[in-house]
Amino acid sequence: MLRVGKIEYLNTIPVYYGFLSGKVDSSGVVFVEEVPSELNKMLREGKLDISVISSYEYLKNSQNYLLLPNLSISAKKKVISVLFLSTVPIHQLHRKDVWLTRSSMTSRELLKYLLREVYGIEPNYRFYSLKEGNLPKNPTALLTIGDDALKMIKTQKFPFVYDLAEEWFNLFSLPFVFAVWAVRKDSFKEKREEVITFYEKLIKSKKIGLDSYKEICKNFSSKISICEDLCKNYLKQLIYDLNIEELNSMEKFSKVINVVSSFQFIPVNYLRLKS
Ligand SMILES: C=C(O[C@@H]1C=C(C(=O)O)C=C[C@H]1O)C(=O)O
Repeated sequence: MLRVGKIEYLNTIPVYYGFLSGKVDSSGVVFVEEVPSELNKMLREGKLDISVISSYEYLKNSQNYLLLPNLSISAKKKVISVLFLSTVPIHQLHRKDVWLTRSSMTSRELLKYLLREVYGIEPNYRFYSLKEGNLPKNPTALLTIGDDALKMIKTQKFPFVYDLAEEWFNLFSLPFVFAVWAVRKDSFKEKREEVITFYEKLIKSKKIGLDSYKEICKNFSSKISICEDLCKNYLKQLIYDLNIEELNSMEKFSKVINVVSSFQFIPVNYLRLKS
């Protein structure tokens, strides 16, 4: 039995759509749906074998993980769903409260880097969780990700909207990698055949998902109260691959935030994938 993490946001549905639509067999797999920070913790603690995790979690603890090839959640220029929202221009936020979502790890670190190094400000960071309901009523500024961000765009409460993938692109002309898929090294050792079989099915599932945006948006956009057009435009600009540009970008990110890490993939010779 393999325990596999799935982010509870729309952004992960294309990759899992083969399984979700019943076109790819999911027997022997238990899917666990959570916010990214919770999945990071569960994979780190061995409560999951495989998961989509924050790229920051991978960089921080890469000695424990192998990357699943050609899978990520990345975006070039705009990502739409990782937003820094503010009621005042950024330079006025020095020593002011900035609320960070507990659901994220990567975007939190990216925002801190941008505010410190690019905008030269040090706010007071506070943490909120929408599930725990501890975000103040009228925050001056906040970081939001995933479906929460897609819902918040519509409230128009924040005149200053910064898309973090765009901020990154403006600096380095690279896509930004928010999440990757990883397997624990000990799970790979113990359950190699199961892991390889699941990986191959996951790639099939993603192929089906990438061809099904219309259907996905028809079925899922109303669940988060966005229109089908926004859903389609959103999914279309996400990158689900992990190619050289994305890897270069991850390396750049690890350098600028001072995390030393090695990129290790499931060994390719174990894969039986037909292209
Ligand atoms: C693009 C996104 O990327 C996400 C951001 C993450 C993070 O900040 O740690 C982790 C996983 C992704 O869901 C998003 O959630 O909108």
